[in-house]
Amino acid sequence: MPLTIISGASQGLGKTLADKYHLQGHDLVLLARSADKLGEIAGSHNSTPIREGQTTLPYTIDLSNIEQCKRLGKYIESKDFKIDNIICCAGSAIPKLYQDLTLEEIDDGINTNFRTTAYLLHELLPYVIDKGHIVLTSSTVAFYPLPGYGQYSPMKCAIRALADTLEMELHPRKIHVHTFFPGNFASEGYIKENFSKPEITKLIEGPSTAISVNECADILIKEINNGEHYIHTDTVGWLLACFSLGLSPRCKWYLIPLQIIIGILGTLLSRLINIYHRSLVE
Ligand SMILES: NC(=O)C1=CN([C@@H]2O[C@H](COP(=O)(O)OP(=O)(O)OC[C@H]3O[C@@H](n4cnc5c(N)ncnc54)[C@H](OP(=O)(O)O)[C@@H]3O)[C@@H](O)[C@H]2O)C=CC1
Ligand SMILES: CCCCCCCCCCCCCCCC(=O)[C@@H](N)CO
Repeated sequence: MPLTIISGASQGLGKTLADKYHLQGHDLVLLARSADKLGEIAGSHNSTPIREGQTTLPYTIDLSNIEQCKRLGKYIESKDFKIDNIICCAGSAIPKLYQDLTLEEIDDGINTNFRTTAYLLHELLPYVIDKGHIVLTSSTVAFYPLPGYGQYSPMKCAIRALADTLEMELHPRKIHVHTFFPGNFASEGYIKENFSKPEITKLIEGPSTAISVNECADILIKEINNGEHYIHTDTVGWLLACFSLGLSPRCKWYLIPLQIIIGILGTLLSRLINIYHRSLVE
């Protein structure tokens, strides 16, 4: 049975994915900083196994810490684990206008959204099986870094770049690299971020209505199984991706002509969208 490692598994998308993969019979290693929450999830999985010998292992870690990530790598090696899937979900935003952020909050954005994924993958990739799957979670904001996400969007652009790089580098090992670009979904993190979110941000991101975490997880699992590289959860996210696909990997070849047409339309419309969104800022 597959071994799946999930980061950011103490709540939100990561936790929901963990519950779903548990029901599919996977062994799990769950990563996050909150030991109590991970313990509770693992306890509930281990008391309701789907098959004999199934285990969920809670592993408390700050994934933005180099030493702790190295220790995790050594632990996986010592256990001789062969990893089928790594799903990187750790991440969150502090939406504010850039000048209202503190330098500490900016630093936190880099740690939480970039380092957690970059370090984890670096340390664990050696133990992923050939033809395994890795998932990097970016966001729709990678295609349109709108006002209010200055602490967050640059890191999600960086995640996209890292995913594209790995997609090529891991080709010889036939490892599937999936990049997830969700629009809004109603996790604990989303509820919290809305407290500091500027009105202008709420207004512009309005077309990305929050879906449930459950729906978001179902879309991700389905598209991983479909072998999709770039995974979106709503139409506006897919459209914005068409506007800036560039040389990034494309999967459904029959959609390429449509993506090109939408890309051209987007380029033509961009000036109007710009003018409209700027008028909202003023
Ligand atoms: N919700 C949304 O609308 C959207 C979310 N996304 C992205 O989807 C992913 C999941 O989001 P969501 O479910 O809302 O997240 P939440 O904010 O609800 O949860 C974030 C998770 O990340 C973990 N985490 C944060 N920092 C660290 C760290 N340094 N080390 C280890 N774990 C860490 C947290 O655990 P702990 O605190 O216990 O360490 C928690 O489990 C994120 O990458 C997010 O950016 C993308 C688009 C939209
Ligand atoms: C035809 C095109 C018209 C242009 C309309 C512009 C719409 C912009 C939608 C951006 C949605 C961003 C959602 C992701 C938010 C996120 O990642 C955070 N919630 C993190 O937690």
